[in-house]
Amino acid sequence: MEAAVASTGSGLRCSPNPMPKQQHERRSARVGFVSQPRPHAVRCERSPHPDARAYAAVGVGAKGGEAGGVGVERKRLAVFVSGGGSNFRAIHNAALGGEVNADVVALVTDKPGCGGAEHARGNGIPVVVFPKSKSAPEGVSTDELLNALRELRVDFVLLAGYLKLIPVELVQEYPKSILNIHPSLLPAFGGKGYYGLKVHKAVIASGARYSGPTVHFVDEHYDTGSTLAQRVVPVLANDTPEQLAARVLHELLPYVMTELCGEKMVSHLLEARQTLTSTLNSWYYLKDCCAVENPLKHDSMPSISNLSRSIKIAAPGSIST
Ligand SMILES: Nc1nc2c(c(=O)[nH]1)N[C@@H](CN(C=O)c1ccc(C(=O)N[C@@H](CCC(=O)O)C(=O)O)cc1)CN2
Ligand SMILES: NCC(=O)N[C@@H]1O[C@H](COP(=O)([O-])[O-])[C@@H](O)[C@H]1O
Repeated sequence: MEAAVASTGSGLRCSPNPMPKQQHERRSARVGFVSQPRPHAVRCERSPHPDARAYAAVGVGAKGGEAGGVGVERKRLAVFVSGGGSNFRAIHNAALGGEVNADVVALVTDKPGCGGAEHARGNGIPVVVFPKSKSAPEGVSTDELLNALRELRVDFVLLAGYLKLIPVELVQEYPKSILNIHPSLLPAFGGKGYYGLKVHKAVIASGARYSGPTVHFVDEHYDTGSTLAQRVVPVLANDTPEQLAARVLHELLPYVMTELCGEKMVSHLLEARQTLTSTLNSWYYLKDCCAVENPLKHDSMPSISNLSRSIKIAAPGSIST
C-alpha cells in the first residue's frame, strides 16, 4: 500500500482526515489522492509553525545558484502534467537546487499512471487526479480541485505537458497566475490539436526554419493567453520531430520561474516581457551560438538587476496586462 501520508516538503502533510466525515466535508478539501489506496477525504494540515512557509534566506549568490533574495517568500507551485513530465522534472529539480525560489506542493494529472505522477510519488509530492473520467474514476471535480489548491496555498499553477482544457473557474481563481509552456513559437502551431510531437511534426512539415518554446499565461482557450517569453531555435534540414523536440529544451520554464519566484520580477511583468524576451534570446544566443559560459555576466547583456529595478514586487495574481 502506498504511503498514507505524503509530505509536501514545505511543512504541509496530507493524511487521512481524523475528523468525522460529515464535518470534514464541510470544512476542508475532499481530494482523492492517487497515492491513497482509495479516494477518500484527506486533510492537508499546515505545519504547527505559522511561518512554515520558508523565507528565502539567501541572496542571489555570487555563483548564481540561489534565486530567492533575502525575505522573498518561497512560492508554492502546482504542476499539471499528462505524460512523462520532463518540464515538471526540470522545474522540480530547479526548485530543489535553489535556482527557483519555490516548492512544488502538488502534481495534478488526468493520467494517474503517467511518468510525471510516478516522479511526484517518488518525491513525496501529493498527486491529484483531475478531471474525473472513465479511465480515471478517482478524479476530482473542479470544485474539489479548487479546494485542494486553496488548502495547499498554491501561488502559481504550471501546465507542463497537460493535455486537457483548464476550466474557466480555475482561470478565474488564478488570474495571471497560471502559466503554460507550449513547444512552438505561438501563435504559430497552437490551439486545439497541437500538442506533443504533433506540434513538431507540423513545424517540420511547414518548412519553417525556426521554432522554439513559448511560456504564456493561460486563459480559457488553448494557447491564446499573453506571452511571457519565447526562445528561438533553428529547425535543421533533416530534423525528426523527436530531434526538434529535444532542441526545444526544457530550460525556458525554469528560467521564467526563477525570475517570477525571485525578487527580480514581478508586477507589470507583461510590460517588461519584451525586455525579458529579448534578454532571454540574447542569453540563449550567447550561450548556444557563442559558447559563452555565463551570458548574464557578458558585457552585452542588460543586467537582470537593471531589468528588475524597473518592476516592483507584486502579490501572486496581481500581475495585470
Ligand atoms: N484553458 C486552457 N487550458 C489549457 C491550455 C490553455 O492555453 N488554456 N494549454 C494546454 C496545453 N496545450 C498547449 O500548450 C494543449 C494541450 C492539449 C490540446 C488538445 O488539443 N487536446 C486534445 C485532447 C488530447 C488528449 O486528451 O489526449 C483536445 O482537447 O481535443 C491543445 C493544446 C493545456 N490546457
Ligand atoms: N500543448 C502542450 C504541449 O504540447 N506540451 C508539450 O508536451 C510534451 C509533453 O512532455 P512530457 O513528456 O514532459 O510530459 C512537452 O514537450 C511539452 O512541451
